[in-house]
Amino acid sequence: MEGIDMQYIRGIESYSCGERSAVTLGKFDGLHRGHQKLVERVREYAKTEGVRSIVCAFDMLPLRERMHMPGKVLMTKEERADHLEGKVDFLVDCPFTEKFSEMEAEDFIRDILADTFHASYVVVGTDFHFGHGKKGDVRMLEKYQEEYGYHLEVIEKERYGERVISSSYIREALKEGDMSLAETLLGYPYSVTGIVEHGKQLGRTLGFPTINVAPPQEKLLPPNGVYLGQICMDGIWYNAIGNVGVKPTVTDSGRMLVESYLIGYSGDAYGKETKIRIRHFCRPEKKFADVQDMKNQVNADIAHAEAFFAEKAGYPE
Ligand SMILES: Cc1cc2nc3c(=O)[nH]c(=O)nc-3n(C[C@H](O)[C@H](O)[C@H](O)COP(=O)(O)O)c2cc1C
Ligand SMILES: Nc1ncnc2c1ncn2[C@@H]1O[C@H](COP(=O)(O)OP(=O)(O)OP(=O)(O)O)[C@@H](O)[C@H]1O
Repeated sequence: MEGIDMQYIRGIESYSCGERSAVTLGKFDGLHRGHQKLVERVREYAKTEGVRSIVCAFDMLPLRERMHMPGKVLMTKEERADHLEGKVDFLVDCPFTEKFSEMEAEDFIRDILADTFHASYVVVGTDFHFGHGKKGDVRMLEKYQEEYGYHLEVIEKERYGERVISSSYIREALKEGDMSLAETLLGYPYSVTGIVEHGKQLGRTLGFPTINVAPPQEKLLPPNGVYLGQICMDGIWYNAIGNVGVKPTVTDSGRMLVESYLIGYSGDAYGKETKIRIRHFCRPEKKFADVQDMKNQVNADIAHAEAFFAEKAGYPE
């Protein structure tokens, strides 16, 4: 972990640091390669100008709940905090409440950027919008620079080929099961974090012990299916093959689990927190006619994974 001890703050009203800052703002779902450019700039300002670095992340969940549009996220709040730990001074998590959504853009600049964050530097992408009715934009931010004593830096949108990188683009890639594209756009492998729980322990009797992890309810997952990836257990990364889905052959509970077979692992994982990188789609999840059919297929899946990883020694660091 890098040097800075990041403070996580829930709600802008709880922010009370009186020092000058460099701040970047947005939803930051996924902290993709475009977002990372902005974070890098506030880090640089912090280093060269001696100000505090702030990522202010709008949490859209309250809005989605109000509109009865639940939706899923690329990144939980904990994952976002994890990614930024050691990198910035403050992660301010800002729930998009009704009151907040009604705030006029000019008031946001005065009350939040100037009076709360004491911003000396504001870093946003070209299409950043804010304030009631999304009336605030980079032109407005530019206009108020002198009055409120900050310098605005507008970052060109990072692209992949012809297309601008965005959280929506990554959601599309995930929905297609295109893990390699999602990884390219994010700049890191798509992952799920959770606690290892007890399964039916059938895997062990079938000859392939597995670990079961329930993904966070709000986390967006790729289509149900079998994926190659890696799992971090006790600080060590293991190559793995796993099923994202509901195991229709053995249960009709409909409960989503990420169930994985770790190559070369034989410890007791129950109750441990683990991180699972989902990196390559192999096949869709299937309801087999019986458990023996499924066992044959899973054994073939595992053989495929072992051959794949043996060929790509060290894949993918
Ligand atoms: C690589 C792999 C692929 C799997 N594919 C499927 C599948 O296509 N359909 C299915 O119903 N279950 C699938 N499973 C889940 C099995 O049903 C499960 O491993 C077995 O029932 C043991 O479950 P337990 O951990 O609850 O004992 C797969 C598991 C693994 C590790
Ligand atoms: N590709 C990019 N390159 C540089 N900056 C970006 C890029 N995408 C977003 N930003 C900037 O990062 C901040 C946060 O963006 P935000 O997460 O709100 O949008 P997004 O990634 O485009 O997601 P969505 O698809 O949900 O709109 C904003 O200032 C935005 O302009």
